[in-house]
Amino acid sequence: VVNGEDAAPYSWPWQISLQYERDGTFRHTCGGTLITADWVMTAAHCISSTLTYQVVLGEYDMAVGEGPEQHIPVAPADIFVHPKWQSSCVACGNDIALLKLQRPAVLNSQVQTGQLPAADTVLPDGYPCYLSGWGRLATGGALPDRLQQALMPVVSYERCTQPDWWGVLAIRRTMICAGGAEKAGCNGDSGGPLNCQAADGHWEVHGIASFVSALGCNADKKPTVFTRVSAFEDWITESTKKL
Ligand SMILES: CC(C)C[C@H](NC(=O)C(F)(F)F)C(=O)N[N@@+](C)(CC(=O)Nc1ccc(C(C)C)cc1)Cc1ccccc1
Repeated sequence: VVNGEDAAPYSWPWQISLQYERDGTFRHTCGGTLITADWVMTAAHCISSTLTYQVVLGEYDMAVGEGPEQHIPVAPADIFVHPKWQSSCVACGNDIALLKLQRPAVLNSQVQTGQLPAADTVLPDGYPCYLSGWGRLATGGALPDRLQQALMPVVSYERCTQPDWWGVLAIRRTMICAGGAEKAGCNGDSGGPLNCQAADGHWEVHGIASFVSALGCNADKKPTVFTRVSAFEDWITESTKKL
C-alpha cells in the first residue's frame, strides 16, 4: 500500500496472507479475504498451478510471532480460479479465485469472516473505502512488516474509463476503481480486500485488488483497479455451497 499507515492490530480480521513455499519456507505473495470459516477469496492472478500454498490468518506483524496466527494449508485440488479468468487478458476481468482451507479457521476476535455486499451493488463516486495489505510501500519499494491501510475513495466507472484515465479498454463494469495519484495498492496487495463501511456501520468487502499501472503503483489518473465482488456473488455462493 503506497502512502498508507499501520492498521490497528487485527482491525481487518478477515484479511489473510496467501503464502507459497520456496526452499522450505513460505513467503507472502498476495492478500485475501476469509469469507467463511473454510473459504478464502483472492485474485486469480495470485494463483500458479505449480506452487504449494498456505493461508495465514490472524497475522499482523510478519516479523513477529505474536500468537493469534493460524497457518492452514490449501490443497491444489481445493483452489478454484474463475472459469473465465484469462492470465493473458487482465483487462477482461474475472480476476477472482476461491481457496478451500484444509481445515476450518478458528474464529475469534483476531480472525473473523468478512461480509460480502448485496449482489450487483455498485458504490457511487467518492464513496470512502480502505485498502489493506502487506504490499510494497512505494513503486519498487520495501515491503512492510505490519499490515497497512489507506483510505481510497471509489472512482466511478464513468470517470475511470475516461481516455486519459484507464479508458474503456482496460476497465469493465465488473471492476471497481479506487484511490488516486497519492494512495494505491502495489505488488503484494493483490488479492486483498477493498473494505467499505455500510450505512449501519458494518464493513463489507467490495473489491479484490487486481491491478495498478505498470508505470507506477500510484500513477496520476490510474487508480487501483479491483474485481467488483458484487458481480460474482452467484459464482461464490454456488462454489462454496457445492463443496
Ligand atoms: C496481473 C497484474 C496486473 C497484477 C499486479 N497487481 C498488483 O500489483 C495489485 F495492484 F493488485 F496489487 C500488477 O498490477 N502488476 N504490475 C506488474 C503492474 C501491471 O502488470 N499492471 C497492469 C496494468 C494493466 C493491465 C491491463 C489491464 C492492460 C495489465 C497489467 C505491478 C507494478 C506496478 C508498478 C511498477 C511495477 C509493477
